[in-house]
Formats: sequence, C-alpha cells, structure tokens
Amino acid sequence: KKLPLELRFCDEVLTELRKSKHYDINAPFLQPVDPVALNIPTYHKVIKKPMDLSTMADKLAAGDYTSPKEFEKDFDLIIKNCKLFNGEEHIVYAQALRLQDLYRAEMSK
Ligand SMILES: Cc1ccc(Nc2c(-c3ccc(O)cc3)nc3c(C)cccn23)cc1
Repeated sequence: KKLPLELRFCDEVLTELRKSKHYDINAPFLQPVDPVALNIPTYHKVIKKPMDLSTMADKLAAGDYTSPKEFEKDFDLIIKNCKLFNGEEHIVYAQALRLQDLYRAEMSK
C-alpha cells in the first residue's frame, strides 16, 4: 500500500504546490537552496535545517512522515528558513508567504 489516506492528501497538496503553473511563487523552494549558485556562503551557518519541496516529496515517498503534522512541520521550516535568511523585506520572502497561502488553500479543500 502506498500511503495512509491522510498522507495521500498531503501528497496531492505537495504535487499542486510544485506545479510549473505556480513557478512565480514556488521557484526558490523547489530544490535545496544552493549557496554556491546563489553566492550566499553563510547559508548553512545561519540555516541549520534546510528544507525544500523536492526533499519533502522524497521524504513522503520514503515513508519518513508518520503524520500530516510532521509533514506540515517541514513545510513551515521552508518558510521559517526563508524569513530568517532573507528577512521580511526580501522579494523571496514575499514569495514564501504566497506559497504558504497556496498551501493553506489546498489543505482546506
Ligand atoms: C545575495 C542573495 C540574497 C538572498 C538570496 N535569497 C534567495 C533564495 C533563498 C530562498 C530560501 C532561503 O531559505 C534562502 C534564500 N532563493 C533565491 C533565488 C531562487 C533567487 C534569488 C535569490 N534567492 C539569494 C542571494
């Protein structure tokens, strides 16, 4: 059996969040932050628990999440990391807040 029903719903939400039609808001969060590509060598000094949407998909498929609560904790980590590193004024944090709005809208379906 693939996933328990609750986590199957998490999978559907994650699939939606990663769709290319949401690229204007999900782009910075699709893959692990690459400090070399972004020229932010301090990233892993500031961010102790990196997280991104593809890592979450891998964890879901591997059965690493035992509850939707655990799944949501990783999503919240993406937003918290972005706020901490970029600050509230950065355009990427504005994208993170829009991603969070989309997450909440999908989760309430
Ligand atoms: C010099 C500088 C300053 C800020 C950034 N932030 C940033 C981030 C980022 C996302 C999540 C996160 O937890 C941390 C950083 N993603 C980007 C992208 C995709 C393009 C441009 C900037 N980006 C990059 C370079």
